[in-house]
Amino acid sequence: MHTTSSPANWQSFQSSHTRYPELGFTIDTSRMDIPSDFPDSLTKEIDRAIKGIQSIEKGEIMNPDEGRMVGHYWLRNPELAPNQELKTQITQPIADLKVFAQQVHTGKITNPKGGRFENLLIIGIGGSALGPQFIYEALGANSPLKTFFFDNTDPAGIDATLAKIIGTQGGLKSTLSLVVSKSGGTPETRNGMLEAVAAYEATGLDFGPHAVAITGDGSQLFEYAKNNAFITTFPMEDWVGGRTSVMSTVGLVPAALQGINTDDLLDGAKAMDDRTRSADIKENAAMQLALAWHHAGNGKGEKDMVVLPYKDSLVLFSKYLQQLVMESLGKELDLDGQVVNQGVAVYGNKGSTDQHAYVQQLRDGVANFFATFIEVRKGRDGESVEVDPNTTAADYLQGFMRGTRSALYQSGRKSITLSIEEVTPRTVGALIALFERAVSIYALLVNINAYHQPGVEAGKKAAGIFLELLQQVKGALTEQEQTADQIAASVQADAEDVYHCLTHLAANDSASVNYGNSPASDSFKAS
Ligand SMILES: O=P(O)(O)OC[C@H]1O[C@](O)(CO)[C@@H](O)[C@@H]1O
Repeated sequence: MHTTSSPANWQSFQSSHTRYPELGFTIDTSRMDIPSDFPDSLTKEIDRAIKGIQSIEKGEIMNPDEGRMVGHYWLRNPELAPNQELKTQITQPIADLKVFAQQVHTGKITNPKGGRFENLLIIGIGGSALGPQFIYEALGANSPLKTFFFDNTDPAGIDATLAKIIGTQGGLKSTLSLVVSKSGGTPETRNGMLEAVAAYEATGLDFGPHAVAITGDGSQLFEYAKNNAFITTFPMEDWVGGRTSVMSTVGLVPAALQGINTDDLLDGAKAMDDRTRSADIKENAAMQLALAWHHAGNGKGEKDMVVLPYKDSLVLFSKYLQQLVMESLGKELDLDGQVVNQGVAVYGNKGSTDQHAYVQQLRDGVANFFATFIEVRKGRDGESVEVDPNTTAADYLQGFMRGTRSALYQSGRKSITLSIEEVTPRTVGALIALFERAVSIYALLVNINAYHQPGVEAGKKAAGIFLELLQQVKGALTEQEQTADQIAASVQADAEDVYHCLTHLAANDSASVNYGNSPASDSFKAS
């Protein structure tokens, strides 16, 4: 017995998979056990999705809360953009960024000391970092610029990255910094930039002549770049959302600098868009994906999506998809204002590594997920050693992927399998486009706005309140020891909030603490 499959599975595989030969792409939803008449139960919703995605591509205001168009599908097909001005807003920056990258590569644009830029530091967060991080990991192996990221306001993380940059041959003087923020006012990115400014200055260098901004016209960052002699600024348009910006200047400037073929990336995305515009579900992989998510989670996100690429270079895809899917679909209200608390949770890392981490629970534990396997058929370029007679490491990788898919299915755990031949700019572009379109379609199926993120604001506001309180608490510290309750009374704030300020100050040399038996009996004084 060489197989765990059955004739029924073979039949279902044949009827539940769709191939796009020009992309070397296949989607297989056979192990999701979706009844063939399932789409009949969603005729109205599917119709809304097909019309809705047409409206998106036509440039209607499909992000009603923000009054914005949703233009990321035009980025790889400017002909779709509804007018000439918008087309030019796409084509001109692409032409400009290619020239810019070439000038950096050929040494026409140099660092102020006259040497070539050898490093790239990308400062951004969320959609302004995850796409470039994913693309660099997937496709940047031969990048002429060694790439680093500040994607947080963690000073220790910043120090660790700076130490790596300073340890390179060219150091900071040969490092081109790319500050990426659509809004131009995101605090983490601003802090990262100011940390970078300080680091350059500490080595006697000006930041501006080492820096490029990617941001919206007139934003704080735009003004900062203008006032600080940045090398240049690339635009980011308001009709591109952060989490769908990887095919805009946000993803393309770094990719071009890394020597990645941006035309192929865009072309792969366009080819996937063209295929997944079809009203025929059997032909439309993005519709199949969205329907599979809907079926698995009863249209309410009851099942999480575990993303398992069996290829190291795709390890960041799950992280990238986490934002794309969760920030888009995780919504309290639907478009009619009803409370729906929608979403699909996404996590994952890579196979077969994860088989030695959490696949035990996937197979035997709580059945609250479906898996999405990503198969890359080609193991490597060139010869492979035999790790067993006639067997390579690539054979093992494929064996583990197929084995896990089977083992999960045997225990009633569902999975989708997406296959590509190789990781190339074209296939990566196609995979990104596939998920972007599945997200658009799913949002339309369940009637939510996928393009705003009101929930993020609450945390930002609360952080602002904490920062204000921190200043008050700092001011209330004296030479006398005081408890959190005492300081809370003097600044008229909540004792727990004050306590968290105090422990933070104590850990960062701005207060000293005398620990009691409980938080209420800990006492603090100025240090
Ligand atoms: O590019 P910006 O404006 O700095 O925003 C970064 C990220 O912050 C968010 O606005 C909210 O987390 C994301 O949607 C976005 O990708």
